[in-house]
Amino acid sequence: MPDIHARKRDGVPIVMITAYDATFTRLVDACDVDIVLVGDSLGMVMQGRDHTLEVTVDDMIYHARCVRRALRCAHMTVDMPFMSYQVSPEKALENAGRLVKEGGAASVKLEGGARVVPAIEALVAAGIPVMGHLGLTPQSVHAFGGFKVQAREEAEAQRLREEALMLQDAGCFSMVLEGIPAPLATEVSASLSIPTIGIGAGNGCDGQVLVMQDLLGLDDNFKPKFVKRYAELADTVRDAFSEYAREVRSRAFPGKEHTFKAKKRKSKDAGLRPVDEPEAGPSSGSDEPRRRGYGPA
Ligand SMILES: Nc1nc(=O)c2c([nH]1)NC[C@@H]1CN(c3ccc(C(=O)N[C@@H](CCC(=O)O)C(=O)O)cc3)CN21
Ligand SMILES: CC(C)C(=O)C(=O)O
Ligand SMILES: [Mg+2]
Repeated sequence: MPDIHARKRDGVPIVMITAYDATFTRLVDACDVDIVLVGDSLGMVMQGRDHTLEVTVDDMIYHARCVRRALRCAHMTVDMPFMSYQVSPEKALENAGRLVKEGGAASVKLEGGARVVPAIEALVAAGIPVMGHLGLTPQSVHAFGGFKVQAREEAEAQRLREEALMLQDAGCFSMVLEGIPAPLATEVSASLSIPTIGIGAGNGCDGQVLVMQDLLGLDDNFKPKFVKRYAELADTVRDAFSEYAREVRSRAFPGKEHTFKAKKRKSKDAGLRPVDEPEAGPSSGSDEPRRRGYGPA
């Protein structure tokens, strides 16, 4: 956490990426990313829901543990899911404690301004670092009437400026600014001593975050304005699956190099088949369907 603070002082933007499993976390962790966020966006990306509201603390712990096991360098922040911190500061502390103890979180993130200040204070008092989250807070999707850019009107922008200061005063070590006009995000970032991490909030934040599947281009149907695709993996993955299916159907896969041999036989019929002949199936490189058979060659 102190290192993350130092980034703002030194003017080095903070890099945050979401992750939900061990395989991708290993890849992220090898790439000098500062923070891995186990986001409640997993409700959409992993669970296929339309929003994040049904994600549970147990879901968050499950994915946090998957990520934790693969993580060596980066700081791991875990989202507090909807209704795990709204009821009371006591409930919030209990649930944040589970994310730390069972999930291995180094810090937790929760959405909202003034109304979550008591919860943030309880967590910070217990030694749990808290990241705030303002603007297009996805857990308020129904209140917003969709995932819509927030604080475009001056009254709302003023409210956000005030709430950013409240979160800082409550002890947040950083905060996400999501889906707000860039000039507002830049201004808020300059007004705070803690770093802001933007998503759809322009280039004036102290860091950026993207959902991993978005930046990898894994979902053709999700292309909001704020996402930049650094790869088009959906195409690559589909090509690989299709090629695999073709090769299975043509018996080109598995080839000789993917196939196990039996141990050398000592019995007198050992000579019936050369020992380097595959035990079963066709050899590689042939597109021709081959006759099945396990008998002597
Ligand atoms: N894959 C993924 N990426 C995310 O960034 C993300 C999730 N899932 N799930 C949780 C929330 C939901 N988020 C979203 C989802 C959609 C828009 C969207 O369609 N935005 C419109 C702006 C609409 C408007 O203000 O008129 C856009 O074009 O950016 C934005 C944020 C961000 N989070
Ligand atoms: C997009 C980030 C900020 C998030 O909260 C999530 O992935 O759940
Ligand atoms: Mg989230």
